Amino acid sequence: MAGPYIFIFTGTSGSGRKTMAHRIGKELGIKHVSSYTTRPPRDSEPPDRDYHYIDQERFDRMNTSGDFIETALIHKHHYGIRTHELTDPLSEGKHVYMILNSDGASLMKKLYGEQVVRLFLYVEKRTVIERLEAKGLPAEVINNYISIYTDEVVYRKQCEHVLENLDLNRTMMKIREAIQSHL
Ligand SMILES: Nc1nc2c(ncn2[C@@H]2O[C@H](COP(=O)(O)OP(=O)(O)O)[C@@H](O)[C@H]2O)c(=O)[nH]1
Ligand SMILES: Nc1ncnc2c1ncn2[C@@H]1O[C@H](COP(=O)(O)OP(=O)(O)O)[C@@H](O)[C@H]1O
Repeated sequence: MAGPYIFIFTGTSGSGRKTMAHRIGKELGIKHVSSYTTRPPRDSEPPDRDYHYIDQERFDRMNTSGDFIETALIHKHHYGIRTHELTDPLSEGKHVYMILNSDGASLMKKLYGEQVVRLFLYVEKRTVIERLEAKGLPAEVINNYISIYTDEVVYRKQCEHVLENLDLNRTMMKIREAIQSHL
């Protein structure tokens, strides 16, 4: 076994990565390494579930201190993974999961090689729009997701597992199988 593993949920925005990642993480007892972000929480987002929400000043301070293993600027907001929040559980032999865009997933693959398992989730554009409208997300956010769909979808070719997220239970089953094939 090459573990402990870093399971990275990546794919097209709005495909259900956060939803599925947290469900499977809870079920299998895998720890979430959350990103820090300057993006304000949306109405539907409880504090500290998906992200640590921080202001720009704090992000800059952490960045200058070299706290982050990886950072990204997406739709004018900053995101970063704090190094020790990843390395601490790994050094204790614990598997972790993260939810990253393709740049973040690629960088982690370069750094951690076989320890990184990328699960690429996708749905058709039409489904993204339907789900996010039903969730009540602002049109601006939905448009942002759609505007990067074509760039994001090509990354599937580099990922270890590619999963279309249609029926929730079926996707859970496929993710479970994919993860367990490494353990
Ligand atoms: N590279 C990188 N990507 C991140 C990080 N945190 C989150 N992301 C990804 O960056 C994008 C953030 O866009 P956002 O609109 O906030 O998406 P959402 O939070 O998934 O609804 C998503 O694709 C996230 O999965 C990070 O620390 N690094
Ligand atoms: N299999 C599914 N069937 C129906 N709705 C889903 C499914 N998976 C996720 N969703 C819904 O789609 C929306 C986007 O999911 P989310 O996890 O926020 O996506 P992402 O993290 O990829 O941007 C949420 O409202 C979520 O409840």
